[in-house]
Amino acid sequence: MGTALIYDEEMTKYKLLWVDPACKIEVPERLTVSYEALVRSGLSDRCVSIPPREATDAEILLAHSEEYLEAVKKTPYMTLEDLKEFTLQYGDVYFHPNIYHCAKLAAGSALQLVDSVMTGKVRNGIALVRPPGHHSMRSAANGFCVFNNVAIAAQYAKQKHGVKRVLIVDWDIHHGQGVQYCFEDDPRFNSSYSLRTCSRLNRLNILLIIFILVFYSVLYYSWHRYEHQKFWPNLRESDYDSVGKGNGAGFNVNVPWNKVGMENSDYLSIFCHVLLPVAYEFCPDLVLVCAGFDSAIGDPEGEMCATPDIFAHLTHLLMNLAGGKLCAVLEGGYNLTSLPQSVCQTVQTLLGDPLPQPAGLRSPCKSALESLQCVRSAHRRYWSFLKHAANQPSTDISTKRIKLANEEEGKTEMAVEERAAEIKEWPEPPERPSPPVRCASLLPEDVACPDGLKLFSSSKDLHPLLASKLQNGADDQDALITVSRLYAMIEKMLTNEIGSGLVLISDISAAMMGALQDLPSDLVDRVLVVCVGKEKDLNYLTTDGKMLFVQISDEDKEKEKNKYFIPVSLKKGCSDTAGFIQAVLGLLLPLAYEYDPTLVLLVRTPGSGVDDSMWQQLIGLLLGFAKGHTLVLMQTNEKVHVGPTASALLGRPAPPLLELQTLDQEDGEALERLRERLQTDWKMLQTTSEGTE
Ligand SMILES: COCC(O)(O)CCCCCNCCCN
Ligand SMILES: [Zn+2]
Repeated sequence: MGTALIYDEEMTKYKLLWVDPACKIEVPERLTVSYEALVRSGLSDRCVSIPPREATDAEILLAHSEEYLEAVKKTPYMTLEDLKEFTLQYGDVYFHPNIYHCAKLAAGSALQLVDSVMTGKVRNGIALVRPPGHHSMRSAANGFCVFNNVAIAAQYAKQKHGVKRVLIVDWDIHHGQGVQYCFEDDPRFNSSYSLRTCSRLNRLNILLIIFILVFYSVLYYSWHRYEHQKFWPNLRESDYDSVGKGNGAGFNVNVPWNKVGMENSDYLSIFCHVLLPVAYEFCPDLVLVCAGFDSAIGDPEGEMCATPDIFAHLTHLLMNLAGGKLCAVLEGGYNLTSLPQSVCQTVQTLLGDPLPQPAGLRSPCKSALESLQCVRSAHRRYWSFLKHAANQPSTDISTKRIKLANEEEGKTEMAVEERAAEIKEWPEPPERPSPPVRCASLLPEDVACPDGLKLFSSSKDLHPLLASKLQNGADDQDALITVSRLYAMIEKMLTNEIGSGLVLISDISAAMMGALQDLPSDLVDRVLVVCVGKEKDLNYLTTDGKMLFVQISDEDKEKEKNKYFIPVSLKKGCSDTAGFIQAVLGLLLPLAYEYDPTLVLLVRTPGSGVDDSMWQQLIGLLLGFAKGHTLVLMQTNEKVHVGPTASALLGRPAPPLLELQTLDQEDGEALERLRERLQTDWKMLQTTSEGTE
């Protein structure tokens, strides 16, 4: 299934007709440079082009009042003076004779995208639209926005396609207060709130009973430049303690950035420790992205330092939710270099291309950790994955908000031009070539090669690196042959002739022993080994950093831990999806980002008990590392799992995890202790600002 691209140059045909410093950055070129970059890079040809349409009145009224719509309808016939007059009643927005038409096209584009994804015409897609939407409110235009494209799309998805749970991820650098207001008391069904506290299993029973009533909800997640309420739109309700109202409590997640200059590490750390745990527990049927790229480096509004390739990772991390149903709708983005670069990175990921290695991650900054800690503690009571989050930081940042806001009254904001002068340089995003063979397999003769995989034919003779072993009379021959073929496959991965690999072997321990035993350093320099299930002898572990070994099983290895050997034990083992996903999101992902492996070796030992959808989620997430070079090792007697494994390795989205129980108390505490112990060595595991300089 493909990726939809919705764009029409009609939406470039309105602009600011008078002088207004606050609005001058919102220019038609934003759309043209983005679309032209997609054309130039060949990405637009790989997408399914879907035409926009005008949203109807009824659709606009899903999120706006009649009187507001009637007022906007009059703008095409206004004189310049009337348009100026009309604009004055709103904030930081401008009208134009053609903006009503464009606003209907922008909202209609989002609806076309939802239809294309929900009917299975495409897997995912992006709509490049103007005017943007996330600031517009029920009866007011605001922040360059006229109709709330994404809010309308969420309501539309629920009403027309019966979608129950919509996740809205807003990575624009401004708070989409319009979206928050629209859904903050959602779900509107009164006992949905209590449903969340009991375990999902009996939740299913209760749901069956009330299934006639529409249980639906929208979870709105937004990060935004805030600077303790000093930054536009300067709203008290943009802070982390706005968690939603009444039954909507927990369904509104605000992450304030109280400093500028946030980097890739800050963004990824928030995704791993806040958004993803909540998103996986929420288990959405559809993901809508308020894709604003003013959160990228170079943007005069955001003044952040995250590079365009980060949007490849942010997009990827959302693509295994909701069975891959993801609709991205353009919001902001004002630097005409980083905007198109970021759009291309996003589209290339939606198309399934390999991800770039996350460049130079380091510790999240103190301010980001403060925000992280505040958000997690504010939502601790609503989400079982955040239950073990620490308390508010001692330096409660809300007091800063009040003090600075008072100081701010006098000060005027620097003009956007002045700020733009401080923009940094950044490298072109790296090429992301697709390997000729997406996934290769080494299977025993009696196992059929799954469609889409290519049988790996390696030369029969021994890999030169192993020839030495042969001389000193190594043990059984065929183990050596197997390892030799593994090395050959690994070499083809590192030259990008092969993307990922699937290998079935009779004895997994022997193969691991052979393959990992003093893995030749000139073959690969950083291997992330993820072992699902128990593995008896691990004496090939190294402590020199060449290998990071993370094991998830039901074994409790109190002793052998060190920086590069991280055993995670779950009482009920890998069959406990809640514990498993918590270990993956809160531990494995941050570790993998910081370690930045050149190869991922995923080993499934017999009897691990991991279920196929969880296994596919894990593979999907791991493909985000090492440019997609993940090698899966499984035992031949588990060949029944070859199909789902191959599907995930080919980049097909994993089915949603439905039966997430609540996280086991003891496991949760053990994971938290492990994370606290490791965070001195691994900075991406930090979730509090305590102890940082
Ligand atoms: C959905 O619109 C995309 C956006 O969030 O980027 C809009 C930002 C409006 C920024 C308005 N700056 C006013 C500065 C001084 N008063
Ligand atoms: Zn913005």
